[in-house]
Amino acid sequence: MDILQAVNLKKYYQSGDNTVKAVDDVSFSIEKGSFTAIVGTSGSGKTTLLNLMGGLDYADSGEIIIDGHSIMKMSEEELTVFRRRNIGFVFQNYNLISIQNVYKNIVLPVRLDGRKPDQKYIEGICKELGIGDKMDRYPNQLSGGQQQRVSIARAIAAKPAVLLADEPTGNLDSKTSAEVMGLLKMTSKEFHQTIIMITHNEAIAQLADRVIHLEDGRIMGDDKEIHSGQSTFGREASL
Ligand SMILES: Nc1ncnc2c1ncn2[C@@H]1O[C@H](COP(=O)(O)OP(=O)(O)OP(=O)(O)O)[C@@H](O)[C@H]1O
Repeated sequence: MDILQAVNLKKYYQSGDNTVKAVDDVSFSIEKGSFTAIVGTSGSGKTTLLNLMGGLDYADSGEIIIDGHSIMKMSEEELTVFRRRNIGFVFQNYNLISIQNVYKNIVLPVRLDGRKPDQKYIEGICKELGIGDKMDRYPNQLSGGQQQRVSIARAIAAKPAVLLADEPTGNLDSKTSAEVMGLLKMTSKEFHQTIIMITHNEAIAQLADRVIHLEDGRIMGDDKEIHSGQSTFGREASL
């Protein structure tokens, strides 16, 4: 089942006399529970595409359909609520709240939505992510890798339809990057969490189940299920 579809997406920017085709007629479908990397060099359109998929920006034309809902037709208010309920974000710099402990950081999006945190589920994901004993710590008492684990837990605690990760290993060394990639992969398998990650790092991208190559705002390649069954940890040397 497809959880997200991009249909003929276009986003152009005007820069003086030039038109920059940041996203240029892009279409793809993402299967529920899959782990996809979108890889491309700087300026290839990754961030623009992520912002469109996450409902952070509107396309010039085309559609994004998430769990059957066409988000480009929503008003800003509708989109804010939809985003909170359906989309989780993981960023390169973690974006944790420094004056709140790990537990409060993790449950914040659920609480902001006026929902009660699912304690059992949250305990389960924190245990799997190896931060079960860190709930009372503050972000500055954790390593970068641990902070990224907390931000993954926060993103999936709200059980979003789609988790969007923006260069999630960008601030981490290669060993910790491989661990975080392993955890993202585990999260997609164990919790059937759909993950779409953008990265400029080809070796990191190859650890996902599917790799979409972006160049000048267009899809230039799409490798599905290339590494099924292969251990992610064994590949860290090449990162
Ligand atoms: N607000 C904007 N105004 C004008 N041009 C923009 C704007 N945002 C992005 N662009 C241009 O659109 C193209 C795609 O940018 P985008 O940030 O999506 O690429 P990217 O692949 O994420 O790059 P990076 O890896 O460096 O973050 C680039 O040529 C960029 O200069």
